[in-house]
Amino acid sequence: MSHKQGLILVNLGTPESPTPAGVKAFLRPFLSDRRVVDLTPWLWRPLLELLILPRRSPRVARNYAPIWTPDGSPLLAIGRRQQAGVKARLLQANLDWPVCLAMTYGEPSLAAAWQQLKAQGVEEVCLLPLYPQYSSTTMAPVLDAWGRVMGAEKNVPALHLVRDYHLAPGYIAALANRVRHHWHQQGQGDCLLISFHGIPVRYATEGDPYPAQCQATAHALAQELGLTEGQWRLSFQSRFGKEPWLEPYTDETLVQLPGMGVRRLDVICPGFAADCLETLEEIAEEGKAAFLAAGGESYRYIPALNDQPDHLDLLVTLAAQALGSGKPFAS
Ligand SMILES: C=CC1=C(C)c2cc3[nH]c(cc4nc(cc5[nH]c(cc1n2)c(C)c5CCC(=O)O)C(CCC(=O)O)=C4C)c(C)c3C=C
Ligand SMILES: [Fe+2]
Ligand SMILES: [Fe+2]
Repeated sequence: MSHKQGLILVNLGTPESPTPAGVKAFLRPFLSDRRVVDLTPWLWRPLLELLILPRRSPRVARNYAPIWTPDGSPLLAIGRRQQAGVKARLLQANLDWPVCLAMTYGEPSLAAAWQQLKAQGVEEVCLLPLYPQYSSTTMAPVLDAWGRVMGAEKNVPALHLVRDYHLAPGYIAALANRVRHHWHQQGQGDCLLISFHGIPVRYATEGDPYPAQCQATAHALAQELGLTEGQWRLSFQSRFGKEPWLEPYTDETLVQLPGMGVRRLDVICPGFAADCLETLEEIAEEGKAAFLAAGGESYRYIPALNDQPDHLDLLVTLAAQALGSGKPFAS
């Protein structure tokens, strides 16, 4: 009953430096995970080592460089602020749970997070992956990694897992607040593009509910904002490799929209709990250049929920609900 509880916020992982070596060290374990790339290892491993890593690492390092912050990669810097904000809110609610930040790939590791909780006597853990939409490529690897960490443990703690929160009322409300705030400051564009990270179509065919959850989030957000059909669109970004990924593709959509009468575009990426390479570089920079070059007039990227107060409230609510003390938090 009165087991000491603790919380781990988990995100994907990110390079330790915006250098080819730093990017390679991050990409190697990430792209070696068969949940992410499910090709046969004897085919994929040599391809990865000899072709993909040597070619991709220097190019991607150049993309990280301009978005790098004094506190490191944006994903990590924002993650630290999320961790501190959640901790502060829990203390306000008289909940003295240790709160850790961990990455599925690289540092800070899930193993280190568990050692910290264990040292503080935690016997009941809430794992909160910062992925609103479930995917076999993101959420499931968190559970795989947790299983490996627990492999060394004689006294395995109770586990509460937030599997997804793609329709949590506090999530949709926080997204809508972000859009309304942006409209208030900068005016409303002709269309709101709701862009999610893609996955291979085949993964969805084989059972990954990710695209359905993205659709559900996008519809709920559009409804919350009172947008009619034609005022919003959904697309999938960050394609990797040769096989078909979820469509419509964000990069193709961006160059088609001006020809369809969309001159002023707002873009939001609700699948990213923290801004990162895929939003700050691919969407806010590359996407903007593509849209303007295709005849668009104005392009505005709406930042991720990051460490906004209503987002931190949501994370606390999700954790409290998972740990069975959801009462004090309305959302
Ligand atoms: C190779 C296949 C990939 C799948 C499947 C995939 C799914 C997926 N990824 C995210 C979130 C993030 N991805 C990020 C970077 C990133 N993703 C891939 C590949 C796949 N992602 C690569 C190769 C990279 C690294 C950058 C690059 O080389 O282009 C990040 C950002 C990390 C950062 O440091 O900023 C996030 C976050 C989701 C949500 C998802 C499936 C739903
Ligand atoms: Fe990705
Ligand atoms: Fe990318």
